[in-house]
Amino acid sequence: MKHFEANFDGLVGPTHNYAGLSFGNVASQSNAALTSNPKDAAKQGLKKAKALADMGMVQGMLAPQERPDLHTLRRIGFSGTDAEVLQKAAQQAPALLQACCSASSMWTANAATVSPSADTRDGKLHFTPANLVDKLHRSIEPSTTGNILKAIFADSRHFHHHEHLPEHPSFGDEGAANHTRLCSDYGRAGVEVFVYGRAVTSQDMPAPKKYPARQTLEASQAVARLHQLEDDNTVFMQQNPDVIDQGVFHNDVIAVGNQNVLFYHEQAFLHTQEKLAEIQRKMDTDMHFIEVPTAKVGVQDAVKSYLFNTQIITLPNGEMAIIAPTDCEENAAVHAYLTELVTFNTPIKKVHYFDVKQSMQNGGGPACLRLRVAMNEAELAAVNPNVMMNDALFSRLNQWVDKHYRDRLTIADLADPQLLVESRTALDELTQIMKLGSVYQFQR
Ligand SMILES: NCCC[C@H](NC(=O)CCC(=O)O)C(=O)O
Repeated sequence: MKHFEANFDGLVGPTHNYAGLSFGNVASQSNAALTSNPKDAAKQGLKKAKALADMGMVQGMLAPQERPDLHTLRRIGFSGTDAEVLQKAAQQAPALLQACCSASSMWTANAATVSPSADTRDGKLHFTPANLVDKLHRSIEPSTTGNILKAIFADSRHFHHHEHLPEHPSFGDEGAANHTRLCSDYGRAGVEVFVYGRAVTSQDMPAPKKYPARQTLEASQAVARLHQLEDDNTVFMQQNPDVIDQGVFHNDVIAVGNQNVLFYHEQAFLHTQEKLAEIQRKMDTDMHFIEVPTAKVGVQDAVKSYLFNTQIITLPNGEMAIIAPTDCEENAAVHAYLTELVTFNTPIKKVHYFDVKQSMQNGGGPACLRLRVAMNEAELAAVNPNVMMNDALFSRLNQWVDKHYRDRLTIADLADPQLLVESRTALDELTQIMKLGSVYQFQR
């Protein structure tokens, strides 16, 4: 049977904006209050997803969330008509309104952790939506994320859906952004690497001092238990707290893996050599550990350009390619490194650059925008086909964006009741295009 790694990219929602909501995420904070362009943002994402489909990759799309999130605003005491709720929240608690308007579900690397069936004891593909408790605006995503994943991966003979972890800082879970699956071949049992920022139950372990460590060891261990992984196919590594303090808020800002390649910055982890040896011991093939030295690319350049928030994909011809943001091309040190990388004796042979600046300005690169799901043919056949990228879906979604999205959005616009109407109209139509059923609160 054939095996693939599919990418499911997050469709950028109609309220995409720059509210500076993510303390510890340098781009989010430094671009706060910029005017956004939701239409461009959605189209940049669609273009990247379509380009991967055109390269022969299996590519799907995940629907955005309902924003403004009136359900949450009402839950915290704002009442009246929808327009009144928005107006009161804007006047009395603008920060809460902003948290309820973020299009942050576009970064589907944070949607869930996914373990392919080759790794799990029951032979099913497991999903656990991330609780994202570290940030208020993200903590309101997991229930709807679960609904969307269940609408796409519905067949219980193949897919096993778990509830997100308890909503407490002890179980801070950021999903696949802190999880990398390595393997010799997508269909063979691999090694699932969980990277955490701090451990709650071992107080003596190092932790960042300035910025939050969003992922805990306890959350990573819980997901590994839920997904029925074995000790000999899991590795838990700690992220270097010093780089979290330099703006590396997720592991996928400093490391990325694919099959037998782990591409990471010299300063990414703690106990690096010991942990890489453990990975190699548990793998059934030789690993390519590609370490980028600080002397070539400093942490600041990595954070600015998102060199490690690139996607490493295996093309149908077996070669690997890197999908990088154009910001990597614009950074001299990073561009020089990537140009050199393809000449090294590693499986990575090409680099493709994509403009995803609308997302980058909020701290989300190409890899943040996608959730990886390794599947076999039978599992792929069970996926809702209406979310899979092809010429028809690409043009349908572009038309949909043109019809419903604004090309300019400021923070002040978030209280506009018309934006809520536009957003709901768009999402209602999208659930019909993607045949998702009623996944949103406003549809229930
Ligand atoms: N994986 C990339 C996630 C980026 C995301 N940014 C944000 O939510 C910024 C939102 C804003 O500031 O408007 C985050 O930090 O979780």
